[in-house]
Amino acid sequence: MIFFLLISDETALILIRHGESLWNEKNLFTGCVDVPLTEKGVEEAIEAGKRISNIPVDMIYTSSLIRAQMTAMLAMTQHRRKKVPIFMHNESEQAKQWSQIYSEETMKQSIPVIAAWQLNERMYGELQGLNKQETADKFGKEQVHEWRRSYDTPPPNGESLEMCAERAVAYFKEHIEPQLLSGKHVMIAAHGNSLRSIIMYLDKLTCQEVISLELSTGIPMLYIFKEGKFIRRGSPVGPSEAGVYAYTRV
Ligand SMILES: O=C(O)[C@H](O)COP(=O)(O)O
Repeated sequence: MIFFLLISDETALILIRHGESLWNEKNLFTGCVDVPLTEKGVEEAIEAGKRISNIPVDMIYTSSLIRAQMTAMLAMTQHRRKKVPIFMHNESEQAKQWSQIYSEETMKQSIPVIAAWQLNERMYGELQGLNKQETADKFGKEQVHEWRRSYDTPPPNGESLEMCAERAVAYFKEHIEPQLLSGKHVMIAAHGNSLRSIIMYLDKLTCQEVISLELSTGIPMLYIFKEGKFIRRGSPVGPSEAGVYAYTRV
C-alpha cells in the first residue's frame, strides 16, 4: 500500500499528458485537431490513475480536447477517494442553469472539472495532419526539431512554445495557482507542449533547457506547492513498484 502524506501547508499539483492518441499512433502532427485516445492510450490513463490513486484531488482542469478529457476521467476511475468528477458547464447562462446541482451533500462528494481551451495543445499550423517522419524528410530533421522543441520558432502559421505559454501559463497563473494557494489539490490533464510551457514556468527552465524537455504520454508528474513555491517530485511510481515517488529535485 502506498501512502501519500501532505503536511497541512502543502498542496499537490498533478500534471498528466494525455494517453496515446490515434494520431500519435500514426505519427501525425496533431496540435489542436481533436482526436481520441487509442486503446493503449486508455490503458495508459488507467495506469496513471493507479499511480495517483492516493494523492488528494479537489479540482481537475483539462484542455477542451477529448484526448485530455478522456485521460482525466479514466485516471479518476482508479482514485481511492471515490469522489465524482463533474464537468462544469459555464459556457452559457443556460448551460450553467441546466447543469446546476441542488444538493450540498452531493456537491461535497464531487470534484469540479473545468475544460479550458487555454490548456489546448500548441496549434501546429500547417503541420497538423502531416506525418512527422515525412515532414522531416521534406524539410530536414533540424528544421522539424526546431519547430517541435524550440521556444520561439513557430511552425508555419502555427504557435511557437512561447505563444502557447502566453495562453497556457497565463491561465495557470490566473485560475489554477489561486486554487493551490487556497489549499485545493489540483490535477491538470493536458498536452505535450502546453504542459512543457507550464513546466518551464514551474521549474524556471531557460529557453535552452526547455528544448530537451520531453513528456511521455500518460505519465503523471507530481509537484508539491508550498509557501508559493513548486517542488518537483517526479513521477509517482505504480502500486506494483517499490518506493513512493521518484524524487527528481527537491
Ligand atoms: O501535437 C502533437 O503532434 C503531439 O501532441 C505533440 O507533438 P510533438 O511531440 O511533435 O510536439
